[in-house]
Amino acid sequence: MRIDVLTVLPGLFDCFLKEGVIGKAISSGKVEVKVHNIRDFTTDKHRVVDDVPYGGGPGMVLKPEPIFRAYDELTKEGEKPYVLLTEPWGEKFNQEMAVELSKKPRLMIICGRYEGVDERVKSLVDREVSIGDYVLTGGELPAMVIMDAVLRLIPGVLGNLESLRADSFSDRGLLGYPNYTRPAEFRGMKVPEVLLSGHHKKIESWRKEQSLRKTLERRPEIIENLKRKGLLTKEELE
Ligand SMILES: Nc1cc(-c2ccc3cc[nH]c3c2)n[nH]1
Repeated sequence: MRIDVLTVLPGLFDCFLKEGVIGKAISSGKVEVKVHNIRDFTTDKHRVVDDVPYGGGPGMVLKPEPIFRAYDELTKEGEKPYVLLTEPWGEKFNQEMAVELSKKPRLMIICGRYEGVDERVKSLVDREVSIGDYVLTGGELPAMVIMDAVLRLIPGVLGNLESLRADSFSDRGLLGYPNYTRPAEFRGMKVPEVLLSGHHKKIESWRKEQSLRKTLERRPEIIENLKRKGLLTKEELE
């Protein structure tokens, strides 16, 4: 997968693209992420990317020209990207969307700043995406959240062990099961016996039951949604 990011603050992505699972996936060539400074697509001496809003009002708006120039330049060759715009009021990002986006060969993520992008930029956009009902100072952190959730789903990115994990839980949006590691008892708190039993079938069913129970308690709407879609097995429904 290739992702192109358009932003006026490219430096925000430096650590994100170097460290951890994502950093390894990029350095190993499993995925390609290119961050582009919108300012590099201006044509004036002062490299202006924003301007005052028509009709008045506070703040500045990202101009359409530099963004369109970047889009035209970056889509001259290769597959057309599926274009995302991060917005506070976009479609809510979730695991289902992450799975869908992970199947696209190429993505482009446009990051807003200031009061947002000129409305005409949205003619380039396939999906306006929100990571939650709160307003940030820009679209870069949402872009990193989306990239993190999407890129970890690309085959080979999580490595062999992790990819065998029961991701069918998180891929269905179920909450995770409790995790423990040594010591078996810590400050009087013991690890559940089943996890020490070495009985893999029992451990698997305990984990599934814990995940379903936690989801039912904290996010019952996820269970209802899976039921409606027929994505819960008979035994999971019991
Ligand atoms: N989910 C979410 C997205 C945003 C966001 C996205 C773009 C801009 C541009 C200026 N402020 C922004 C905030 N906040 N919260």
